[in-house]
Amino acid sequence: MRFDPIGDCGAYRVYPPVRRDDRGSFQRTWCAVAFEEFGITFKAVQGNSSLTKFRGIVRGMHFQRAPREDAKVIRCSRGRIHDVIVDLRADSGTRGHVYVNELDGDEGTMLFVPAGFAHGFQTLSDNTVVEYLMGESYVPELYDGFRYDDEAVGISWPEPVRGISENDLRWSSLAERFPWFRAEGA
Ligand SMILES: Cc1cn([C@H]2C[C@H](O)[C@@H](COP(=O)(O)OP(=O)(O)O[C@H]3O[C@@H](C)C(=O)[C@@H](O)[C@H]3O)O2)c(=O)[nH]c1=O
Repeated sequence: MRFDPIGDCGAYRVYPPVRRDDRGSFQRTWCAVAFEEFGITFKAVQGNSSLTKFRGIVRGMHFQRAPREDAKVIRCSRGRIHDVIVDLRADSGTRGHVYVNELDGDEGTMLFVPAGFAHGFQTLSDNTVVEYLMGESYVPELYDGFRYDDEAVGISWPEPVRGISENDLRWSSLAERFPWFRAEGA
């Protein structure tokens, strides 16, 4: 497994080797030893999967609040996504920074995202499946987010936003909860 740093924020693009033969392919999608040897401490406690039926849909931006911030390993297993993470850690040298990555189900590239980031994505294909390993259990009372078009962050999405959930339209402004965001912007 190869780990390429995403900036210097502690997130990585992870490339599990794909073994191909006449039948198709084989890929390891999680390897505790490889992560440990590389120096990433991550213990998966939950696995999630979502199917998004249409291209252009946005899910996010989501995070879980303290004291149960969640690290994630994210993989697109069918279709393609434009993935966005935002560093929300107040004490981070890269706080407020936005990082984008394209993930393609044919390549199987994954992302490791440390605790304290917000995450969202836009689908670039119909019938897209995204799978996550989560470092924290889901705690509904701490589940939080901000709008995909929050002006304090200024995320630019590659395609017109064709759909988004009612919940994702209801998030309050990020700067209300993270005052340093208002001052610094993204
Ligand atoms: C995240 C989550 C949701 N749910 C429930 C809540 C709701 O009824 C239903 C769908 O939830 P959502 O609309 O939040 O699903 P979704 O928008 O796909 O949420 C996901 O978005 C991406 C961007 C992430 O980073 C993920 O961690 C997760 O937050 O599933 C769980 O039961 N367990 C969970 O762990």
